[in-house]
This record gives sequence, structure tokens and C-alpha cells, in this order.
Amino acid sequence: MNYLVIKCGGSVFEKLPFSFYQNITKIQRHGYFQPVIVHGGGPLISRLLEKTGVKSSFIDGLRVTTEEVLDVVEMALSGTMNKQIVANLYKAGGSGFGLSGIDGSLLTAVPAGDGSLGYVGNVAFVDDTVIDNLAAKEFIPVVSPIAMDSTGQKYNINADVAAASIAEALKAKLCFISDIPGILIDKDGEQAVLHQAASNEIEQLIIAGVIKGGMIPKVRSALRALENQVPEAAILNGLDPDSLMAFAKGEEIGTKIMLNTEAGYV
Ligand SMILES: Nc1ncnc2c1ncn2[C@@H]1O[C@H](COP(=O)(O)OP(=O)(O)O)[C@@H](O)[C@H]1O
Ligand SMILES: CC(=O)N[C@@H](CCC(=O)OP(=O)(O)O)C(=O)O
Repeated sequence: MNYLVIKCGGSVFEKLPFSFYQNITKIQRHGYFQPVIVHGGGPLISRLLEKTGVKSSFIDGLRVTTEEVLDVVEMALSGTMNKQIVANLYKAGGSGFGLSGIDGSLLTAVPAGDGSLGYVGNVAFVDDTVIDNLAAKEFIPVVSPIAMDSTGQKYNINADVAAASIAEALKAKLCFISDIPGILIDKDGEQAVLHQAASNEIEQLIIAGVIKGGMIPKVRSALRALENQVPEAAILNGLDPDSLMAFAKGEEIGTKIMLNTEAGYV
């Protein structure tokens, strides 16, 4: 199956035009790709945490996750966000199937980093047969990034990380739908979109503080995916109703993330 992994960011979710969902169903119906949606929901999680008085902080764009935070993350992602995306797809004529990384053991997690992030995980294994089975029935999988380890302990996976891992397993093209037109840099005192970004430039931009916060897991996950047989990765603007379809048709749009070798660096 020719998959396209579409990571839908919480930053843009509430502002996405209806045509975004229509385009996903068109991409499937016209046979461009079988879409797989992986979604975040950072702003909703933050709002719910604030309401319940639970404090959380970020390290390099990753939310430090205590047991209390994890409960809220799961509620927001696997509940509200996941089902709203399935409902939006339905209104656009598509058949979404909502699941988290826990369901069918789609994603197996391992703890991320040195433990200072709490219950934040990385993906050790993706059971792509779960996706294949849904796609064979013409469902559009809609995945929330919660996963278990081999003992059944749950983890909060950053949605960019989960999307990249799923794209790696499916060897699929990958796009990150966010609230910016791509990686923004300062050019002659004005903000400009970097249309292509290679590994070495990306690391320099992180060190310089130009790429920060939630953009860090996005670019790092994209680079890792490209190193693991993902053919293409781009950051697209969800507010531009044509960007997803343009990417699906092979046009260069947003920021194309590239490995150094691809970009001509040694
Ligand atoms: N150089 C950069 N160019 C564009 N956005 C950046 C950059 N550095 C940091 N960001 C931030 O990254 C955000 C996107 O990441 P995030 O908030 O996690 O979004 P999403 O929910 O779509 O994953 C942008 O809204 C912007 O505030
Ligand atoms: C570990 C980690 O950072 N998890 C994220 C999961 C949601 C997410 O990634 O949402 P966006 O795509 O909207 O950023 C979080 O708790 O916010």
C-alpha cells in the first residue's frame, strides 16, 4: 500500500479549514495515497492541565510527564482530539478509524532520554499490520500518540515522534501540518520561509535558537525518518487549504527536510 502519513498538529487543529478533511478523503478516493493521520493536541492538553491545576513543563519541546499529567494527556488525545478528527473526516465523506498506539499494540514504547522527562516515550516497534488491516477495509487510521511498553505501562509520545516512527514502518511519505508556512528564519530583518533544510543547517539553527520549542521534535523526527527509508518529509501550513494536496501531488511546498547527502553536502 502506498501510504502518506499526515501529522496533524494541535497548534493548527482548531483553525483547519473543512477542505483539509475533504482533501484527505480525495487523496484516498483518487488513489494518490492511503492516508494515515497521526495527531497531537498540545494546546488542548495545556488548557486541561491549567484547568485542573496540574503543572507541566517542556524540555526541548517535550512535555515532562508525571502520572497525573499522563492521565490528562490520554484523555485529551485519545478522547476529545481523536474523536473530533474522526467526526470531521465523516462530515467530509471519509471513514476514519480512531485508535491510540495502545490499541492492537500498534506502538510499543520505551522510555525516552535519561528519565528526567518522566513517562515520555519513544517508539521501539510499530505493528504495521494494524494499519494494513484498517487500510484494507478502506478506513483512514487516525492515531493518537499514547503507547505502552512491554509491561503495559503507558507513555506520552510526542506526536511528531509517533508520526515519524509510523512513516518509517510504512516507508511512507511524511508531512507535518502546523500553524506556520514552514521553518521560519530571519532574512534581512524579515521572517522568511526556508524552502529546503538539510541536517547540518537544522542543527545549526537549533544551536542558534532559531529553531526552538515544538519545532525541535518536528525537525529531529523528520531527519530520523529520512535516515530510515522515509522517501520525503515536509513541514506544511495547515492554514493554506492547498498545501496538503500540492504535497500529495509531488509539488515542493512548505519546508522540505533533507539529509546532507541529498542536499549536496558531504
Ligand atoms: N524557526 C521556526 N520556524 C517556525 N516555527 C517555529 C520555529 N521555531 C519554533 N517554532 C514554533 O514551532 C511551532 C510549531 O510547533 P508546535 O507548537 O509543537 O506545533 P504543532 O502542534 O503543529 O506540532 C510554531 O507555531 C512556532 O511557534
Ligand atoms: C512528550 C510530548 O511532548 N507529548 C505531547 C503530545 C501531544 C503533541 O505532540 O501535540 P502537538 O503535536 O500539538 O505538539 C504533549 O504532551 O504535548
